Amino acid sequence: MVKEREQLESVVVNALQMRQIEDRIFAASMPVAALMEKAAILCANRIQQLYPLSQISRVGVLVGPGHNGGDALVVARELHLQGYQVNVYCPIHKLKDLTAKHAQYAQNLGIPFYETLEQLYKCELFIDGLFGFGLTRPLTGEIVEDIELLNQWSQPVVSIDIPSGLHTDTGEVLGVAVRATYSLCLGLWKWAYFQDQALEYIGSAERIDFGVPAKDAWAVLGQPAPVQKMTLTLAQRFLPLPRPLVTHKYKQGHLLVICGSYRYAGGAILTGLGARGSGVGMLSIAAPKSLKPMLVNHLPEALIIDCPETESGAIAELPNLASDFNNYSVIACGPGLTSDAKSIVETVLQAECPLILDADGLNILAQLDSISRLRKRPAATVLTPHLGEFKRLFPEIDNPHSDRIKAVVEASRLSGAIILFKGARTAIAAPNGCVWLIPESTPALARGGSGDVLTGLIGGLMAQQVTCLAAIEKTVATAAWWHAQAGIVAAGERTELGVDAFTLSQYLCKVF
Ligand SMILES: NC(=O)C1=CN([C@@H]2O[C@H](COP(=O)(O)OP(=O)(O)OC[C@H]3O[C@@H](n4cnc5c(N)ncnc54)[C@H](O)[C@@H]3O)[C@@H](O)[C@H]2O)[C@H](O)CC1
Ligand SMILES: [K+]
Repeated sequence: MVKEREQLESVVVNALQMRQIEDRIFAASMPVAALMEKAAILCANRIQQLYPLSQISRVGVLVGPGHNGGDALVVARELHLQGYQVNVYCPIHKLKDLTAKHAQYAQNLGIPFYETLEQLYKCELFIDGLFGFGLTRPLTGEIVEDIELLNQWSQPVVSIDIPSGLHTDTGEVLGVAVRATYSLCLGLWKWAYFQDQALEYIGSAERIDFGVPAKDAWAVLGQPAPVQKMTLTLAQRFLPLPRPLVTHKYKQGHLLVICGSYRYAGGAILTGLGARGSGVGMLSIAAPKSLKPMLVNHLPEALIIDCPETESGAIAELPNLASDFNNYSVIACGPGLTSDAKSIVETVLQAECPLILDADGLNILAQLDSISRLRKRPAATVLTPHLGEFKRLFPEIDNPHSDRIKAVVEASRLSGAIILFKGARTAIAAPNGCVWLIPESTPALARGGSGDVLTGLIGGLMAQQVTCLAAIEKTVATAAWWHAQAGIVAAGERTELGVDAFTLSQYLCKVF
């Protein structure tokens, strides 16, 4: 049971799936009111921990017409009984039956209901129970003005299940949305919590585990769930640890990194440092000849393969040592190549080992009819685009930022590649339909070179686990989680301004 509860922490669902799971619970005779009571009491307890009566006495509760409003009324009742001064604002008068019952009881307890939100301006805390996962169409009319007013005020807001106005799946703002301080996600994590466009509304995200039976989740989603969030426990499980007692460097993977140019010399160092952080057994770096002394200086453990250069200082061709791809477990190619290394990317696409393409590797691929090239790859491919690169690679996918999870799934399905779609909430999809979401990150990583570190880290981790190809997406997600955590730890010690890419690489070893 403990294990199942832990598994449910990583499950991420859309609104339809949540409703189907809920329907199974109700069909098995759990009373709707009892489930609401369970969820909302846990919310009330958490709200009291966050905002104890010793600090806050007057609480405004915003109640919508559906069961999100019902949850809010249970919270209102509990806070009232604990001694808070509760004021309710319920802008829509036609309520679902259960919600209406709770409203009646709250009124009978003597909790005051007000006709306008302005009347609640003295409240020191607001509970947002206007809409939950039942919201599908844009908000209009008075409620828009109410939410705009609430957002202008400076008091903290706790949203129940999701900030009202956000689409549960895409995180899109449906007209207007509450800007929450905390969002308490009920039961299972919802997609919106991992969509970049929703983040500024969600505030701090917490899941209220009211005990969804695992069997109902698996019945709806299948097991393992197709969309999961990476956790520390999972990342630890997917790391190549412990190492066998008897091993040697080539058994711990051999990564070939193909990167750098005269213009972008540092990209090669940073990719190498990311690979170093992964613990990979052997690291070879193919780079333009003129970079060799510098690379040896920074990465003395790496084998530097110096390549002939074009006039512009890009790699002109791969010498035998780098073009015999059979020597390597994995290849990572792209950082700092410039667009002049087109033939290198064309060659590397034919390699019969797993390949990671990043940065210029992706830009060159985008000029080569990406999808058909990727479909012809003889081994697994991992692409690591940010939004701009994603749009160039997959022009057929409209507005990928409007639903990043759907977009990454579609890109992976089209190309047969594992796609890591970089963002504030990086999403990774594999052609088998598995999706991994990285739950936390830091804007400190929005800095030149941090992607190069990630490419090296992914490559180095993959090289150590190349025997379990079925699980590449797990390894990629572990690398992305690790990279984000290194950024978080570094920013914690040095502020968000103190995490240059070199520093980031030095924090990788502080995460686990
Ligand atoms: N996760 C769980 O298992 C539990 C969830 N609970 C809570 O229930 C809500 C979902 O409740 P539901 O009644 O289905 O939907 P909402 O409360 O989100 O609101 C729907 C309500 O609003 C009307 N509506 C929809 N769009 C609009 C609009 N644009 N303008 C005006 N009105 C609109 C619609 O007609 C409905 O009447 C979930 O989020 C949880 O908070 C349970 O309480 C516990 C278990
Ligand atoms: K809400």
